[in-house]
Amino acid sequence: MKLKNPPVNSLSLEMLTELVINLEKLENDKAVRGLVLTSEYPGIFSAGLDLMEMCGRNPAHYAEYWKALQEFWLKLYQSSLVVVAAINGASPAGGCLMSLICDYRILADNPKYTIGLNETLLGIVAPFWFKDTMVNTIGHRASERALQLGLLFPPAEALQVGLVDQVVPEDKLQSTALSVMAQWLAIPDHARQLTKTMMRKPTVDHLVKQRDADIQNFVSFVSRDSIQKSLQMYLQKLRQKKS
Ligand SMILES: CC/C=C\CCC/C=C/C(=O)SCCNC(=O)CCNC(=O)[C@H](O)C(C)(C)COP(=O)(O)OP(=O)(O)OC[C@H]1O[C@@H](n2cnc3c(N)ncnc32)[C@H](O)[C@@H]1OP(=O)(O)O
Repeated sequence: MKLKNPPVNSLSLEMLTELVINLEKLENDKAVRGLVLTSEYPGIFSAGLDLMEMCGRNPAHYAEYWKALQEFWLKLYQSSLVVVAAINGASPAGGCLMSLICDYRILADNPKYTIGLNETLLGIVAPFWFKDTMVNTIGHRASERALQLGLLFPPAEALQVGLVDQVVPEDKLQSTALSVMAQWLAIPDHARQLTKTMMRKPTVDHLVKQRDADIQNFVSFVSRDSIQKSLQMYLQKLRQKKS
């Protein structure tokens, strides 16, 4: 599956909805057992959540957007398919989250392709289920440091901390993803799927139990004037970077 939402594959409401629909279609197709997630645009895997969905909108929109994000996370994290992320570009914040909920992550070796949960750099906070997903991958201490500092790791560091499973030359990314897929598909589906469910259930339950409260928390947080100002300033900085 190629992510395709120009210019930076930000996770807009429309994009999240489409991703969930496509995942459902693939899961219902008995001929499909695995999925390689990559970007149509080498250089950018995903810029994360679409900042335009979080700026200057009304509370009902924020609630709808957050619910769609939760839906996407729940769908991909619990997918019965083998999901391999072939990360062919920068992968900040929500882009990193999307990679973390796959079963295996391969990052192309390019110093510009940084990955991490950098929310604090925007003056916002990664929600508990982003944090849980990261802790499950790299452990508590490394997550605490990475989350507080909003670290974006270049490939060698991402590999060292365990944020990705492999770093390969850019021209080997797709072939490596296919051989990793073959290795995972050699395991009987039912045994692998039950094991995945067992490993992920506590994290899933944590969010499921608090879905409504989490939406309310997001809506009130993002509606604050101070948060709106921080997000606007961050967007402005992104725009000024060009000039
Ligand atoms: C209680 C809980 C509360 C809140 C929790 C919220 C959790 C949030 C999670 C997130 O994911 S927030 C998003 C974080 N994302 C980022 O910090 C990435 C920002 N973008 C970049 O760093 C770069 O754009 C890039 C992805 C590295 C690509 O760089 P490049 O130089 O190729 O492109 P450029 O920066 O010129 O961007 C092109 C164009 O796209 C706009 N843009 C970029 N990122 C986003 C985004 N996330 N959402 C919306 N729009 C984005 C950028 O402004 C440019 O627009 P322009 O052409 O109109 O200037």
